Amino acid sequence: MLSWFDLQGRQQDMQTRLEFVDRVLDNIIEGRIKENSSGIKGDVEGHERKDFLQILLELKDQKDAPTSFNIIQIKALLMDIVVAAKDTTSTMVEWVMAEILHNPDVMRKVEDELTEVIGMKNIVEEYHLPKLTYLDAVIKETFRLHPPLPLPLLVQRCPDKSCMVDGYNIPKGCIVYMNIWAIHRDPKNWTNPLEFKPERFLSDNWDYNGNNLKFLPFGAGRRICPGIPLGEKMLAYILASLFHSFEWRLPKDEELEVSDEFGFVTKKKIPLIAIPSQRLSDASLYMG
Ligand code: HEM
Repeated sequence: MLSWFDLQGRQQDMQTRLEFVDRVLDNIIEGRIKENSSGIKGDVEGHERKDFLQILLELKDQKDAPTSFNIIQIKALLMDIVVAAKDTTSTMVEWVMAEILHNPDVMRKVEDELTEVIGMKNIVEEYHLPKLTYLDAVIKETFRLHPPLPLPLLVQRCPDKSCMVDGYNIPKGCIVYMNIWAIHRDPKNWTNPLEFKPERFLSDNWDYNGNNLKFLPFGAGRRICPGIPLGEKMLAYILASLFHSFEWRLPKDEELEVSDEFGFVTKKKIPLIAIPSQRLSDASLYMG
């Protein structure tokens, strides 16, 4: 009953933030509509623009499109992407860096692979990424121990008929939460589950498609994360670039700890502080 009075100011706070986000999105959308109607179709370099917003706006105006959108729905979709993509990816970059800094052997192997595949006279390009198999295993092992969406918040299901799973009756219509964090640390699924051991992902063709129910960082089934290809590429590209172009160390006398803090996205309890230094001798590789 007291919630109506909003004693802690949560609703007011949420309303203010929502209005702020709404204004940001309005500005972006209105700006793009103006550019489109004044004939500016490309980016600053004159390339045709085909980003997510442009495609949604074109669909909105298409008369015979199979689905129709209005501006409110476009704003909701943009918001969805920002919420689903931003914190998950940036949190993972921090976790992978933390685990690499925490495991000097792993750091050496990651650097050796980068030197071999990319060379010390080049920076990372997208075509190098499929060859970085050890870095890929490091990212997967980090996903196993620190899935950014580990708990029920997103990965929940509601069966449309009653069924039995592993001796449990799951009634129709109930909400089933998947505890991915626990699945990823279950000794029945993994040998020495608390050990950070990327090598376990070097065999058996592990992927993120949710077919192997021991490893579900992006969920599974038809509501699986649609951002897997983008998330996977962004992570590999950002991390490869960070570790190829820079050497990283912890501040003097700092002990690294890797405990997590529960939230919408599971972040490091103590944010990582790491100090970079130039790794490639050719300084021109660091210019724009
Ligand atoms: C490290 C990166 C990411 C992780 C760990 C992650 C994880 C997840 C998980 C666990 C779900 C729930 C899946 C399920 O219920 O089975 C989800 C849903 C979703 N993700 Fe991601 N995600 C990431 C990046 C992205 C990116 C880059 C985008 C978009 C560009 C994105 C867009 C979405 C959307 C729209 C949904 C809701 C799908 C639906 O309900 O049908 N995610 N994500």
